Amino acid sequence: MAKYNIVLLPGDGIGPEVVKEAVKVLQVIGDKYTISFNFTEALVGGAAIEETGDPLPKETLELCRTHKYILFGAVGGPKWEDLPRDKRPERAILDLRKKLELYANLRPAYLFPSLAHSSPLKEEILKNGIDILVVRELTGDIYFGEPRGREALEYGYKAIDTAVYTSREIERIARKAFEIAKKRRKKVTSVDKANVLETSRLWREVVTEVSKKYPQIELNHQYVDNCSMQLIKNPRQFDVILTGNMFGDILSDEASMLIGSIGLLPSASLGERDIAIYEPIHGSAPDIAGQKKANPIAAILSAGMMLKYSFDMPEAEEQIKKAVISTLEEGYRTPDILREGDLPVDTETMGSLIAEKIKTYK
Ligand SMILES: NC(=O)c1ccc[n+]([C@@H]2O[C@H](COP(=O)([O-])OP(=O)(O)OC[C@H]3O[C@@H](n4cnc5c(N)ncnc54)[C@H](O)[C@@H]3O)[C@@H](O)[C@H]2O)c1
Ligand SMILES: CC(C)[C@H](C(=O)O)[C@@H](O)C(=O)O
Ligand SMILES: [Mg+2]
Repeated sequence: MAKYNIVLLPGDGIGPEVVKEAVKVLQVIGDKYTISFNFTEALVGGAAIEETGDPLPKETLELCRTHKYILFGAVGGPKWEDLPRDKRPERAILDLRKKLELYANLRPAYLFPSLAHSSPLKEEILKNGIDILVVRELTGDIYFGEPRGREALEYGYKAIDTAVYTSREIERIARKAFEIAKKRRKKVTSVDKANVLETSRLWREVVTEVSKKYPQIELNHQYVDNCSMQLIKNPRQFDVILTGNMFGDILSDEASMLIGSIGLLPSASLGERDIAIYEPIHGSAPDIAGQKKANPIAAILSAGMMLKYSFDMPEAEEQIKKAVISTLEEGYRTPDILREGDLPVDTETMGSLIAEKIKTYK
């Protein structure tokens, strides 16, 4: 019997609520495919600060290195908002990505047909569907560049962040995007701000160079401000969006709303080795935490991505997607996607409905 060790990092707010539902679904998959998933939970984020004073305790990082497959919830919350940058819960996810060299973040935004009415976009814009994959560079850019910090001035302060990209960093994420585009609609839109930023000028040059090895893929470039507008005007024009860390963060939240809710969008963070983090793109949602309102679909689909990318079980991922589609088609909705006439359910019920559906498939 195949055996996989999975690290669970539930974190804060709705993190633990949605991770619980993703585990429920993985357990059903494990039973079906006679695979033993061995789950080990560890502290991260605010929860870890409370216990140890450190958002990413050494034991947690070590466990991630040895167990390799990580299901992450979310970190952060108002309680820790005033802490300095290096002590905040968010430091944990940033350090995990950097230390584990997970530079490629895949964020798929797919419109479930039955949720078209949850999208704020008009029907005529949605009629051909939305199927976008944001490929976000995850370990560079203004998130990690040096120098950064604050200096006292005679009057007030000066605050500094530095955006940095090397050709090598751009090259490897571009290759990932083109490789993935081969298996999709064969179109890459590279998003930058090359009319203003040096990093973006280099980005555009390197992406163009890499594209020469992929003549079958159509490449076009968009400035990020235009892209954020185009996403709403004509989302169907996008297949793969290739972009840097900061723009990818922002555009993926925007893409999530096109399909109805941020609670629907999963992600995989990958590198060159087999270590990987799977996490919903949303945060800890303090405004709804503890109220059973969180949509667990993003976390459940993230577990699906783990099956595909880490365990080479694309058919098991397909079963999860099919179960999500069918549960939504039956009208079940968490509050974020609820409209008149739908069947309201809480986080746990949504998770159970999806898990039960999978049991009925061959
Ligand atoms: N990967 C992460 O751990 C991660 C990602 C984003 C934000 N954060 C952190 O989370 C905290 C809150 O940040 P924020 O409010 O800007 O973003 P957020 O994503 O937590 O919430 C934004 C809005 O979306 C809603 N929402 C988010 N996930 C949902 C879900 N699954 N179901 C239904 N509704 C959902 C929330 O209720 C809120 O109204 C901050 O501390 C932030 O730094 C963490
Ligand atoms: C919590 C934060 C550091 C993180 C990011 O900016 O990458 C989040 O917004 C995300 O999208 O995963
Ligand atoms: Mg984000």
